[in-house]
Amino acid sequence: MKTVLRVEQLSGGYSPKRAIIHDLDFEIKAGEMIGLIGVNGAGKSTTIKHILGLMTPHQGSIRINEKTLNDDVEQYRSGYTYVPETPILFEELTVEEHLRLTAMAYGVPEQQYLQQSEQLLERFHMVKKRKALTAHLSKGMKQKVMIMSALLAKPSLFIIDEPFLGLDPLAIRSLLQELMEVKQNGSAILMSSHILSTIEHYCDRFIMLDQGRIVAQGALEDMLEHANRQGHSVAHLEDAFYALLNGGEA
Ligand SMILES: Nc1ncnc2c1ncn2[C@@H]1O[C@H](COP(=O)(O)OP(=O)(O)OP(=O)(O)O)[C@@H](O)[C@H]1O
Repeated sequence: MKTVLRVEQLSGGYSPKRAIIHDLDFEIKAGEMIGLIGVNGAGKSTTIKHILGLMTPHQGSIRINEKTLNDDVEQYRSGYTYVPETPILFEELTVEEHLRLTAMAYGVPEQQYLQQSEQLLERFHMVKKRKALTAHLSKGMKQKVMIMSALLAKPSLFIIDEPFLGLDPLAIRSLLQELMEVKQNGSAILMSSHILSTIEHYCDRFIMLDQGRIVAQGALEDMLEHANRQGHSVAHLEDAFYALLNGGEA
């Protein structure tokens, strides 16, 4: 499978003198969903900001579809969509207008837009809100608009920050179903989340950060094995997570 995101020897931070993330090496292939995990302050958002091109690496490189930001800004940026933890929307637009705007920005053909937006509104139980201004939506509904927009854009790479917070159980299920389809259609997904019991069942691989370094990466079995090699006996991602944090008790 084609490599969609390639991060090599990446170090970076908010000031040139002090790196927050150190020597990160990983890649995500088409059709893969990767969970980025770590405690508060581990460096997940900082890693994501580098991938988005909002921060400049101190060292190393990031490639989306084999291009760095410097190689081709347009191509790099159109290769991903980002769903932030806190929704950012144009409050004076309706839900439908938002979806249309996204479709236009990503060059989605009209027919495809009409069909897909209808499907997404239904799947996320937002049909009745299609004409509502986004300013008048609940927090979870705003999050759904961000998610629907990303799904409509169909980029090669989805970068999703803590998507489950604020979503009701129906919306979480719809999102996971959509993400499974996204994978089947050959896109890659990088998702940061603290809800380990949920992502354990859905992600193909995990990258665990601690103090800005990758302390473990691999499929669930690899993460469990890694923790068990350190003398623990764990069966779930959450237990492996605790065990792998500075070799702490599982
Ligand atoms: N704008 C900033 N300027 C300086 N330091 C920052 C800034 N944002 C984050 N940091 C620092 O970078 C480190 C990593 O933070 P980051 O936000 O990447 O963690 P995170 O893993 O996303 O945490 P969380 O789970 O709480 O979202 C922390 O020590 C944090 O204090």
